[in-house]
Amino acid sequence: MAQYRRVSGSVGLITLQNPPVNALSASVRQGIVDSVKRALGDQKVKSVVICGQNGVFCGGADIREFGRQMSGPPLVPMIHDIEAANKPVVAAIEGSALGGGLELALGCHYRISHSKAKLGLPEVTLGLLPAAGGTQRLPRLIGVPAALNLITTGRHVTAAEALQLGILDHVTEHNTVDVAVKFALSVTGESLDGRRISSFSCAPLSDLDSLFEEAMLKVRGAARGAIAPVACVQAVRAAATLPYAQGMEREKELMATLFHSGQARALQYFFFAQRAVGRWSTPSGARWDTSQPRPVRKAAVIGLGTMGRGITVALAQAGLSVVAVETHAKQLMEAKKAVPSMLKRGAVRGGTTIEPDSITYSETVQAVADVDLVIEAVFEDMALKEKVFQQLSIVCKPDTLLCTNTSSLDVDHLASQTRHPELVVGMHFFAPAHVMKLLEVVYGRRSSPAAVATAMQLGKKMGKVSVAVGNCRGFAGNRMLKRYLEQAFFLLEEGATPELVDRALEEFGFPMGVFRMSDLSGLDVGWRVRKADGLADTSLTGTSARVRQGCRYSPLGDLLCEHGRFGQKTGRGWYQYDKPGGRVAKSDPWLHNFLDEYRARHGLVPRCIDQQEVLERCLFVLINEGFQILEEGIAAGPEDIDAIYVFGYGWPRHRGGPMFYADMVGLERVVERLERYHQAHPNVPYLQPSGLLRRLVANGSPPIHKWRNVIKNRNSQL
Ligand SMILES: CC/C=C\CC(=O)SCCNC(=O)CCNC(=O)[C@H](O)C(C)(C)COP(=O)(O)OP(=O)(O)OC[C@H]1O[C@@H](n2cnc3c(N)ncnc32)[C@H](O)[C@@H]1OP(=O)(O)O
Repeated sequence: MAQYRRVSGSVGLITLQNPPVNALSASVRQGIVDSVKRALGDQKVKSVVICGQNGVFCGGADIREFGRQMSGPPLVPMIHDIEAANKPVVAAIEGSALGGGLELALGCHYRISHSKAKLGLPEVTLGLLPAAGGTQRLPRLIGVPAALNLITTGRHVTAAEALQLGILDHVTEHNTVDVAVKFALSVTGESLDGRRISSFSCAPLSDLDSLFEEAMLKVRGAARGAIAPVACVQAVRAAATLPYAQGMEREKELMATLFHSGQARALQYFFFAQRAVGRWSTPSGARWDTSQPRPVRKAAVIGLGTMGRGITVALAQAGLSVVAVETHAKQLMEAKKAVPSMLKRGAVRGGTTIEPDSITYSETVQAVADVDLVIEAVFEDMALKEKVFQQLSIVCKPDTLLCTNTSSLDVDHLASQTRHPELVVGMHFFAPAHVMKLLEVVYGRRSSPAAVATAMQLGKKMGKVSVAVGNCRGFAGNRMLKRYLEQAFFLLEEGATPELVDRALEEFGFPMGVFRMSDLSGLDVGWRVRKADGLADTSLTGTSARVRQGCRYSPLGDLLCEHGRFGQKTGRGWYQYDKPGGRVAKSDPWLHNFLDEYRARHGLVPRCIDQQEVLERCLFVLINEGFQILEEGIAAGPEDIDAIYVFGYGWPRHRGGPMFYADMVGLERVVERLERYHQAHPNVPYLQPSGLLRRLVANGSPPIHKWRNVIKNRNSQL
């Protein structure tokens, strides 16, 4: 709703009231319409101020209303009536003015903002466009190039930038509503002719066609297959080329194509999923709202390889004091050069400053004696990690949290090496650790709720999306990835090429297909793990070469590594590169011959494989593992898995994440296809649909937000 009162004698003050972000729900819109009518009809009122309750102007349309039958007054005429008013209307912006909130402000005649406010049109991130006149008013106000940038990226700008762009008329450090009321009094009676943005023309540009062509290329490259950014460009083009009324028609038409699209559903689901992962819980009953995180002011990182350096930078950027430990002198020296320049680059990118003294370096573990939390990031070797945890347990304060950055090793086993296993958790960062958003917080059998809460909170402070997961081989993300990679290898054995598999996945929306990604991250990484697990044995011949522990196995990755083909770093992998470290993947005839010979050696007759099979085999098997993870309680809900895949593995956000995708495709279909593939490949047991997946289908395939009930019922029967 909206509250209306008269202040300072002649100012009608309208306050949006819908905590926490004053979203424009039906009742808020009705409240605004009624209040504006009242203010305009009251002869004592000479000007109007619109503000939001509790220091937030407005977070935009109420996203929860989108999936339902819309009711209440629509936004477009509401904003039109405000702009057409014959009394000055001033927006007093505090906190956020986003989406419909900014569009409402653009309908006002003046915009005054607090210096700490953020403004933006993030609709594109929800699969929509700013269809309450935003695509038509913003370019008229700030010019086409700047508006294109804001609308197609959805980025939030500071009040200072908004002032510079011309979105705001004034920025204040004081009480924004008071300043706006005084301002409203000062403009009483002034002509509003030059204040109605819809009457402006866009500033002329010399080469509109190339500007829009470039913008289109950029948005298509940034999010493969996403339709909303394309529609945003088209809508802004309408602002640049058509009169306002026709532009508004075009905006409406384009919005109609997006509003009920699967992509909009996926992105809106993902908006809430991101927030749901913060409300973590564990099977032992620990929860986000009953667990108290401990304060962490000083942290340490052990091991300054690529991951350790990134984690050090991320901790320092979060404002912590960091002790960075590396026992190899050469590596320590390199890190001492690399970390400050990474920090400098980050500061330039983020427009921030960093305290250069916040990091101290040491060659000995003894230096961590007084820290609150340690993150171990040494080489992925259990014996080495055991030793580090034993040492830390002796050196650190008894209440120091000990975290491991292992990507797959047993957190419980590491905890058992310490005097306080309840203070041990996994903090699994993704490379580069100071850039990638995802953090898997891995709780062990004995991790205390406070330890989990502390790691989750620290992740948030570092700007990460932290997802709590249970302890198992590969945790959630890498465990699912393993299945996906194996299917990709099997497809090569059966007749596919890396190019075909990658094309299918990239057209689906991944920034890189599985083979290009594997070349980038290095084939030797997985090889080392497989060797440690006793899998990578290329001396085996005949049928046993392609079987491990009774299941189908492909040694293709191992064989490539034996040829010294580690990917980009060696200039050869699944593709060839112009030099070691080269970035541009080119098809490699050597690889194709190698695959032909391999198939011939193993009596494999290549067949024609289409993109649909690639997607079904690679993605459905990954999804199936996701269901298994949910069934085992390793992840608490589908949102956790979806956040992990979008933020850590390049799953296209406009497809919502693997579990949402399964819901969209239809669970019955996923079961049917998995069963079919399992029949064709009976020696691949994880092609069998998981018990949870089957149970969901048996329960009538409820929508994704109801899956937790089915999971809960199952767990309560255990
Ligand atoms: C005709 C079409 C016209 C217009 C279209 C639109 O306006 S679409 C909406 C555009 N607006 C946005 O995308 C803004 C979304 N919100 C945010 O970015 C952040 O919430 C915000 C406003 C910056 C505040 O961030 P903060 O970190 O303080 O809070 P949090 O994100 O955790 O949100 C608090 C709870 O509010 C819920 N929520 C936020 N925005 C909306 C919204 N627009 N509609 C509905 N609900 C919203 C959010 O889910 C949180 O709820 P919770 O239950 O606590 O998880």
